[in-house]
Amino acid sequence: MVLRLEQVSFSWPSGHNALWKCNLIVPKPGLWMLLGKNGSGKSTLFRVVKGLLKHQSGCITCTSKTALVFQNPDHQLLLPTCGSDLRLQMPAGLVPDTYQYIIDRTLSMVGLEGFAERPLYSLSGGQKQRLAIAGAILSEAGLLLLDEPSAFLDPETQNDLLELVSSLCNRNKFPLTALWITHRLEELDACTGAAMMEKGQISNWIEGNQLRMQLNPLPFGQVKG
Ligand SMILES: Nc1ncnc2c1ncn2[C@@H]1O[C@H](COP(=O)(O)OP(=O)(O)OP(=O)(O)O)[C@@H](O)[C@H]1O
Repeated sequence: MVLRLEQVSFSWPSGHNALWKCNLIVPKPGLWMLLGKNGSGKSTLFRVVKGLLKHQSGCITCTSKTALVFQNPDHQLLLPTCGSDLRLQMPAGLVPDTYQYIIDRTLSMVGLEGFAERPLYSLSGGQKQRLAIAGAILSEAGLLLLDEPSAFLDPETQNDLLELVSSLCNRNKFPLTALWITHRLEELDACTGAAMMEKGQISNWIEGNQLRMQLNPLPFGQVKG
């Protein structure tokens, strides 16, 4: 088990319940997708899991370090170059001689080989998202909370990002766990499991293509081509 929420509730000072007796179990590494209407509580859930907001009741158990990846990478990349930004994410206690090797290795893991000296302003949106994911990996997070990471990307770059995260979550050695919020039904085909969020609560996991069919059934008489 990677993450468990039991009866977790969070309300804003206005009294609005963004999470209400919310239950969730992420049983194992993989790419898990969450869908839900605007305002259903998805981003609040991530902030509560990450510990940025304190829930008022219920219990959260998480066996991994967590990292948030925002919709807009400009909200989390801070330093002038890829290498210096990653240096910020490094856990304490590493031998300084190994910094460059670790940075280069992590950049190549996300398809940014040789980018250590590249200025952030020169990166495309997709490359920035890869760098944000590299930062999460480098910080030794095992659970990535991705809040609509592909929202600003073109279809091809969106697909590349999905493939990257899927491969990190399905690799044999140290597979990651990703919780990925999306509004794009076509992304569901890549996931390990999918669930709907509604009014601060989350449904059980089902297969991605099953949820896709539920949300976008084919018109009567039409077959999938
Ligand atoms: N800082 C805040 N102060 C008060 N209420 C908030 C705040 N942030 C979010 N909310 C409210 O909490 C509820 C859940 O919002 P949240 O952003 O978690 O939804 P969401 O499912 O992520 O929506 P979206 O798909 O639009 O990102 C909404 O009613 C929202 O108005």
